[in-house]
Amino acid sequence: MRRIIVGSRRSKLALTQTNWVISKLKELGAPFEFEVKEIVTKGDQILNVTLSKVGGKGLFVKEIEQAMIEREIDMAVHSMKDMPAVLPEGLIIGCVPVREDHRDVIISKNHLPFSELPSGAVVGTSSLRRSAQLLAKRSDLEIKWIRGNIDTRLAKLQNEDYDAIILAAAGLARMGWTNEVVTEYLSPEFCVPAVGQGALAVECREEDVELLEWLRKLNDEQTERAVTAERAFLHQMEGGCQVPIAGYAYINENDAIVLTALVASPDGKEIYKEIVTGTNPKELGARAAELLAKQGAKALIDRVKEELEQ
Ligand SMILES: NCc1[nH]cc(CCC(=O)O)c1CC(=O)O
Repeated sequence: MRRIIVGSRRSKLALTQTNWVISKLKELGAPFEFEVKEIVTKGDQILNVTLSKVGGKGLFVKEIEQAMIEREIDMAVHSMKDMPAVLPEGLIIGCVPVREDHRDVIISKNHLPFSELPSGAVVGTSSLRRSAQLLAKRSDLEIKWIRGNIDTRLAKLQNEDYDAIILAAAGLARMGWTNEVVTEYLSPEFCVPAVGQGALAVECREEDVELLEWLRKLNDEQTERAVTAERAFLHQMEGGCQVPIAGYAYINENDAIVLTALVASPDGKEIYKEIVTGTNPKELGARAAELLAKQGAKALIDRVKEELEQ
């Protein structure tokens, strides 16, 4: 029986996701033995700086991808939202399993919902996307950067001077912690989620047809279409991660894709948002990017990039 080496980050969430995919493949009858190999990525090592400053989300996947190219591992399970828009040559997303909860959640110390947080309340997030959208609604809040795995962040809420933190519902749900900790779910209308949030990407080598055949059985077509539209938007917008960008798509009752796309200034004072509907995911993502660019999002991105280069 072929042994598939599965590369995984060491966090509890990464290992939970990896083991979930492995157990699903086993349930489907995949004729493999699986071995998990833990890999410590740059993103896990550098914890004292904002992600956008140290090279962005690619940090969580690059070393794992390198190990796959070098055949030290055969596949890896990533959070889709940590995946850069473009993959290295020779690697592909073998499947996109069914999406978990796509929403962000507020977890607050006294279980106060977002609208009842007192003026000046300290909200922990290290996501420009979240801080921009929350400041757009409540410019009286104070955003304080917070890094670390989900468990670290929950501990920081208790032990440091945060009044609330924002996390993805999906991570908590996968760990089975949602019910205990969530104060409030934020709808995608209120806070547009990150591109790919709640979805997984199972990556492998393009030529590994034997593994790919089994991965496809775990694919969820609706999630794949939605995420493809979101990622096409992200790619077309070419924002890097210095500019808050958000995108969330779902499949409606007519089997069409409904994509909400957003670009904002980091202080939340400028918000560009479009909701577009269509059937071709890539075309739809590109259309959303084009509409936002026309509204002024492109100029905003160029301005932020310029400011950073100075
Ligand atoms: N930013 C890190 C990250 N990457 C993926 C998840 C879990 C949620 C998901 O799969 O989208 C998280 C934690 C969070 O944002 O709260």
